Amino acid sequence: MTDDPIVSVRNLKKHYPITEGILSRQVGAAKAVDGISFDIAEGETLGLVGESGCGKSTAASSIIRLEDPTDGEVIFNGGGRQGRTRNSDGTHPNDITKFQDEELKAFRRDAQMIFQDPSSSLDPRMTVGSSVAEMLLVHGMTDKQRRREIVEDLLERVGLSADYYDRYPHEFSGGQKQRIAMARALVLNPEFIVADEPVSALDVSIRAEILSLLNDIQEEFGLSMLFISHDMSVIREVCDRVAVMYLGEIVEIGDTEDVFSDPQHPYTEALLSAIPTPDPTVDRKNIELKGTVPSPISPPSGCRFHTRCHRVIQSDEYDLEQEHWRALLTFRDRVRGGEVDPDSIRTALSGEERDPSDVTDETVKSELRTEFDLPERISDADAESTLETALDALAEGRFDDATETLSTFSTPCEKEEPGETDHGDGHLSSCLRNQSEVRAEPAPADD
Ligand SMILES: Nc1ncnc2c1ncn2[C@@H]1O[C@H](COP(=O)(O)OP(=O)(O)OP(=O)(O)O)[C@@H](O)[C@H]1O
Repeated sequence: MTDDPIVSVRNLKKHYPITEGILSRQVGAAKAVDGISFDIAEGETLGLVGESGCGKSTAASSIIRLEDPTDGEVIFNGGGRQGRTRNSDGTHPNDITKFQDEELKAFRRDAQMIFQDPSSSLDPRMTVGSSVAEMLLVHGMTDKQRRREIVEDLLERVGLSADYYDRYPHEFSGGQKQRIAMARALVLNPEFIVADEPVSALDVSIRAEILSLLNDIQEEFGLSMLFISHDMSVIREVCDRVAVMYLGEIVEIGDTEDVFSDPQHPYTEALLSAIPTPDPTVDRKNIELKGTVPSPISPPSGCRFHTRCHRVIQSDEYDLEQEHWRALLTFRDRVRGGEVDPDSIRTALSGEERDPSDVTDETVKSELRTEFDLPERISDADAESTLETALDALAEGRFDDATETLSTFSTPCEKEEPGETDHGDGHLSSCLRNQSEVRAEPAPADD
């Protein structure tokens, strides 16, 4: 027995090639998972949370080898593999990304997955008992009666009845099907389970029951679990630790209580602010995450979250309200992307009776300020003057001039990739703001 984590993920990447033309020439890659690392200790549940499209499911299927990762290691120390050390060439004998044949088959017994849609793991033409028992048969249990006994027992342990053995999936509700899928995942007595959004397809009224069953089962079977969800409140119910994922990367990881009570990354803060609080006296500001996760084909430079971050760092030259700084950068990016069209504003404002050219430049500029949450006057005189120059250029149709003028607004967050800051007890975050705070406040002397 050693203290090795049951799973160690190191710099895991999964890039999907983007191809073009009849020869399928590769023109780029979707970096769905782009260098994630974490450990899961024995008996622990680690949550992986983030918005749709941030790479959670790709991470799950790469970790369990449903897909072959592009790079990185997944070291699995379960199934009697504890205590093994690296080979002389630096590879690890427990790296599942290199497993073949027998080793892979053994891993497929030791690690199981529970999916969002329970129907996906149940064959509609097979009785649910046979579906679960099939796993035992595939892994060599030829005694039919023994298989039936094991499955009947398991159906009861997941809160169903042994009598359900001979029924078909269509006879069950979504929650019951998820219980059957859990029995199927547990029947080979695995050590590690990956649960990918196991309750998000279920009716809200039964989610709590299934989560509590997962908790009970985890304890009873001594399981380690990777639990994937986009919902912070679900993560809090189930997970000991949580890793927050954004655009293929982990931006914060730590004990669930630490991350919830003292989030260090603005993205985590935004996700937490969306949880409804039952206590009306708690005044928590809802941080609106505008826009969707950018494409993993061309992620933003520097910190990938900077295009949506409410705390994006201001350039030293300016001193203005943070929300106006955010608005200025969003405006800059939209103008740069050719997404701002003063002519359509003129047409919309002129209505059917008036000629669009009658709409004055001042009206167009004011409308643009409203659309982009920019105030009538920005408190910083230099920033205001730059913005006004850019608005003038836009209203006159000089797009290149506007783009160039606005490019004087820049943030360190788009230039520098944030490194990791250690907040103690395994609580880590990757945000430049935290790094500069650490730099600015030297640790107290040890005396
Ligand atoms: N086979 C593929 N080819 C190209 N891109 C892909 C492929 N599979 C996933 N992606 C892209 O990788 C990114 C991550 O997808 P993934 O499904 O892992 O995210 P997710 O966080 O699990 O989201 P969801 O909760 O919606 O499933 C997305 O931008 C997705 O479009």
